[in-house]
Amino acid sequence: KESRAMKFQRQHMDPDGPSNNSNYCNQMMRRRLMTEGRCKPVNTFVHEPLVDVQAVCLQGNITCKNGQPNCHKSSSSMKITDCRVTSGSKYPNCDYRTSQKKRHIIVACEGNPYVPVHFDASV
Ligand SMILES: Nc1ncnc2c1ncn2[C@@H]1O[C@H](C(=O)NS(=O)(=O)C[C@H]2[C@@H](O)[C@H](n3ccc(=O)[nH]c3=O)O[C@@H]2CO)[C@@H](O)[C@H]1O
Repeated sequence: KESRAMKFQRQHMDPDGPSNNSNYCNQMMRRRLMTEGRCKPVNTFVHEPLVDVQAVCLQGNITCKNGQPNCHKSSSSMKITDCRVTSGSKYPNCDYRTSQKKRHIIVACEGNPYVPVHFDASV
């Protein structure tokens, strides 16, 4: 069974990206298995080294969208790509808009070692 830490990395880590092409999300959402059963509506990929994203867990605690207190915000902005399903997208042909941004990321961390398990938002 896939751990939550590994699921976070499958869904949100792409240190070598972004490839500056409008098909990045269409390719990556499939490749990372987020178009099975349904088109995942929103997903962010982070283009920074894994150790830098893991270090976000060391930042001060902030409240997550679900009210839990185990979220942390990156001290600096990070290169990300937001993938958002288009209005014309029809499963199984999931179609995404690719948006490259520089944002602070907010992740939830859990476990021992205390690592990212959920992408909460970018600001
Ligand atoms: N505090 C916590 N502590 C520990 N665990 C926590 C906590 N909170 C949730 N989980 C768990 O995480 C799991 C999960 O998949 N949560 S999810 O909200 O659906 C993920 C969102 C995110 O993937 C994506 N999104 C969204 C915005 C954006 O900018 N970028 C972007 O990528 O959209 C998804 C839906 O919003 C679930 O098992 C839940 O129990």
